[in-house]
Amino acid sequence: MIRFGSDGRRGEGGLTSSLGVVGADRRLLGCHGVGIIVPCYAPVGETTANSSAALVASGRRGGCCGGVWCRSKGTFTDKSVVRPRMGAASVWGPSQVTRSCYSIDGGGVPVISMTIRVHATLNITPSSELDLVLLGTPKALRHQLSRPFAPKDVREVVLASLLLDGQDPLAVLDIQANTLGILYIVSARMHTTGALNPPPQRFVPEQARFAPDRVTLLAKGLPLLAEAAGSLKLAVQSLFDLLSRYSPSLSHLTTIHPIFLKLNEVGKRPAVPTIDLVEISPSLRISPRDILDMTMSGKLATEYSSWKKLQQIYDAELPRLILKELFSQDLLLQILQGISDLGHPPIPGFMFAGERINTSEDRAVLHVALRNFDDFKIQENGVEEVASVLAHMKEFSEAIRSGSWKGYTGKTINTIVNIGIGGSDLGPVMVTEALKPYAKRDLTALFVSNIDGTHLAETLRECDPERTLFIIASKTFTTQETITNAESARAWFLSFAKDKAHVAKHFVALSTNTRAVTAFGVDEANMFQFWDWVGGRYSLWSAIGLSIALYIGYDNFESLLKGAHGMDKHFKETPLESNLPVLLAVVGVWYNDFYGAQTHALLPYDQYLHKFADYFQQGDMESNGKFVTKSGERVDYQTGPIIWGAAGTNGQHSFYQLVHQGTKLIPADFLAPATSHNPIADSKHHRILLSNFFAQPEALAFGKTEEEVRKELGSGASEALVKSKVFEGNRPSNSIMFPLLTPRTLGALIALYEHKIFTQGVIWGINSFDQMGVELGKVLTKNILSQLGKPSDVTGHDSSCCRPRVLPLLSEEQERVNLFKAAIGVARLFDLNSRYPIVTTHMHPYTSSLQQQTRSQQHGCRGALPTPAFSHLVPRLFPPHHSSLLSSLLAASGKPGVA
Ligand SMILES: O=P(O)(O)OC[C@H]1O[C@@H](O)[C@H](O)[C@@H](O)[C@@H]1O
Repeated sequence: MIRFGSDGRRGEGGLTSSLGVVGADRRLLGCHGVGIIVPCYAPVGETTANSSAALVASGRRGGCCGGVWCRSKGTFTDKSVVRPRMGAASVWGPSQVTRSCYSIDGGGVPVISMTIRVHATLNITPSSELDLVLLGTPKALRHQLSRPFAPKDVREVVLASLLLDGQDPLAVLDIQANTLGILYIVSARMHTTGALNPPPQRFVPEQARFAPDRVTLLAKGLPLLAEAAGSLKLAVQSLFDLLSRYSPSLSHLTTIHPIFLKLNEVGKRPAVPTIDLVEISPSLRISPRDILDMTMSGKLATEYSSWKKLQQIYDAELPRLILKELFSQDLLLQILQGISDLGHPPIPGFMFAGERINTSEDRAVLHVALRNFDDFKIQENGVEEVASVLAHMKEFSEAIRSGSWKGYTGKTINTIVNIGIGGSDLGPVMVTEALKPYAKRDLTALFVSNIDGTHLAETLRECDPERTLFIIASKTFTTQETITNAESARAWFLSFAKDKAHVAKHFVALSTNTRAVTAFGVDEANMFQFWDWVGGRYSLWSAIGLSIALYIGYDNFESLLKGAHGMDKHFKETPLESNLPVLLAVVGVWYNDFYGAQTHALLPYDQYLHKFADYFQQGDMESNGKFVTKSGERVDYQTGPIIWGAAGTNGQHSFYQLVHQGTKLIPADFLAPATSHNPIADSKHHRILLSNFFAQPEALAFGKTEEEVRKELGSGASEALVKSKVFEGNRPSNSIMFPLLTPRTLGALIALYEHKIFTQGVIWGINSFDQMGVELGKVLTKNILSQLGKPSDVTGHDSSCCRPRVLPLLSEEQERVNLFKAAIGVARLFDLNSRYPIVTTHMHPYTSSLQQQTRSQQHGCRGALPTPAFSHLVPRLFPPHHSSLLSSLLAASGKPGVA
C-alpha cells in the first residue's frame, strides 16, 4: 500500500494539510482495498494546526476500501468527516486521523507519508482544476461542482468525498457523471483478492483498467501542494510512490512529464520509477538438468516444451494481442515460464562459476571478474592478477594526469591516441564520449581504428609528437589494422623524436600477448595485461579501459566498474521475474522470434550516449549473430537482431518515419537521463528533449486511429490523406530512465545489455563468446593484398563476389597505376550475368593521372589523385542494359587488357 498522508506533526504557524492515496495492494494490505486517489487541501486562511484525513467508506465487509480525504479542522466538523464503517477500520475524527495515518485499517500497513504545510498565502488560480477544491466550504464546493466549468475529475473527486453517511460510493455515484470515481473504485476492487464484485449494472468492468491513467490529477496536485509549502522536494517521494503504485503507462507519463521533470530538478532521485517491473508472483521452478542443457549443450530452443508453449500462445492469441496489454494479461509471466528451463538459480550461475561457456574456444567468460569487488569467488588463472593491473592503471593514469609523466622533451602529455579496433576501440570511444563531463578537459582523447590511412593521418594532424601518448590496444596484438596503424604511428613519432629509446615514453600496450608487444618495441613495464577469458567486446573493464581511466580519472573509472558490478549482482541474485537483463532478453526474444522483428533500435535521448548503438552493434551482433548452436545444429529460428540507432531527436528527423508507419516491426529501447549535465537555458533543452523521449513511445504504442484523423481533418479531407495520417500503433518499446549519466550509471547500463545479450544467447543455445564469422574476411583480405602488387597474380576469385575495395593511398604514380591494374584484374572476373554483380554506373575508367586529376576536380575532390574507379563499386543488381556500358568502361580503361 502506498499512501501519502499527514504524518501527524502539528502545524507550525500554518496549516498542515495532507494528501492521501489509498491504494489496494494485495500483498501489503491483505484485505480489500480501493484505489481512490484524491488530493486534499486545506482552505486558505486557516491557521489551525491540524489537518485530518478521513477514510471514505466505500468498502465491503472485512476490509478497508476508500479514498482519503482531508479536511481541516475549523471547516469540517467531526461529523463532516466520513466514517469508515467496516470492521477493522476505526472511526476517524480529525485528530485521530492525523495520528492514525500510519495504520489506516488497523492492520499495520506501512505508509509513506508526507507533510505539507499550506500557507495562508497560497495563491489560487481559478484555472487550476485542483484549486477549485480549495474554494470554500462543502456547500460552496457542491455549488462549484454543479457549474459546468468545474472539471469532471474534480466534480467526481469532490462528490465522492462528500459521502458523509458511509454509503458505498458505487451505490451513489452516477456512471455517466462520475466515471472517474467509479473507475477508481472498480479498478481497485478488481485488483483486490476477495473483493466482492461491483454491481454489474453500474459500470463496465473493462473500463476499470483505465482508471489509473487518471492518476494525472493527483500527480498535478502534488507539486502544487509542495510548492505552496515552500519546498518542491516534498513532492518527489510522493510522486515516485504514486507512480510505483500505478505503473506509469506511457500516456500517463507523457501527460505528467513536465511535473516529473520539475521534480527531478529538485530531488536527488527521480520522481518516476525508472523501470517498470512487472509484478509476477509465482516462483519459477527449474530443473538443474535444464539449466545445464541450455547453458552448455546448445540444445535447439525449439526443442524445449516451453518454446512450443510460447508458439501456441502466439498462434492462439495473435489476432487479439495488443502489445501494450501483453504484460497486464500475465503474458510476460507465461513467456518467463517459457524460458524457465533456463533455471533458477538463474542463467548466470555458470558464467560466474567460471565454467568454460565459450565452448568453441574452451574458455571461461569472466568479464564480471574484472569488476568484482570481492563479492564473487571466482577461480580462474589470472583472476588474482586483476587487482594489480588495476593498481598499475591507477598509478599510470595519475602520473599522466598530474603531469609527472613527461615526454621525450620533458613536456607533459596533453593528447592520448588509442589505436585499436572492434572491442579494443568501441568501448573506450563510447565511454569517453559518454563520460565527457568527468573528463580532464585539457587532455584530448583521440581514437584510430580504421585501416584507411586517412584515419591515422587526420588524427596525427592534431597531435604534437612531444606531448602525445599512443596506446596500442589489441587483445591478440596481431590484428592487421591495429598493428599497421601502430607501426605507422611509431614511424611518424620517430620522424620527430629520432631516437628509438624515446618510444618508451610515448607508447604503451594493452594486450594478452606479451611476446608480440615486446617484439613491437614496447617495454614490458609499459604493458597492461589482461587474459583470454576477457572477450574483446567485453573488455572495456580491463586494461583496454586505460584510455577511459586517463580521460576521466581512475576514481571515475572505478565507479564505472562498480556500477557494472551492481548490475552483475542484480543479474546473479535476482529471480528471473524481476531480473532486468532477463526481462529485456525475454521481451527481445518474444519480438524477435515470434513477431519476426529483424532489428532492434537503441535510441538514447542523451547526446553523451551518441556512440551507444555503435558499441552494442558489436556487443550484440558479434555475440549473437550465429546460425549454429553450441552443439553444431543449424537453428530453425531467428537469433540475434540487427542493432542500430542514433541519439536524441536526430533520429526522429531521419528514420522514425519508418519506425512509426513502415511495414516492419522495430522494437526499440528509449534511454534517457532524468537530469542533464548541461541544464542550459533553465533546462529548456532538456525539457524539450525529454518531452520527445516520452512522446515517441506513446506514439508508437497508441498510434492515431482513422477516426481521430477524420475528426482532426474534417469532412473535406480526401481518403488518401486520411489513410496516410493513420498511425497503427501497437509498436513495442522499452523505456529506460536513469537519474543522471554518471560513471556508475553507465557501468550498470552497459552491464545490463551485456547480460541481456548473454541471456538471449543461452535461450537460443548459441555461443555468444566466439566470433568465427569475422575470420573468413580477414583471410581473404590477406590473400587479395598479396595480389594487389601484381596484376598477373590475380587468380582464384569467384566472379560474383569480387569486391576490390582495397585501393591505394600511395604517393608514387606508378604504384597507383599498378594497384589500379590489379584492381581491374580482379574486376575482370565479373560475370555480368551473375546474381551479384558489383558495379555502378558511376564507375570512371582510369585513363591518365592528368585526366583523373581533372575528373577529381570536377567531382569536388581536392588534392592528388582521388580514389580510383573501384572505390565506387557497390553491391547492386546489375540491370541488363548496363552490361554493354560496363564492357565499354572496362575496355576504355584499356591498360589492364580487360575483356
Ligand atoms: O583486440 P584485438 O585482438 O586487436 O581484436 C580486435 C577485434 O578484432 C576483431 O576481429 C574481432 O572480431 C573483435 O571481437 C575484436 O574486438
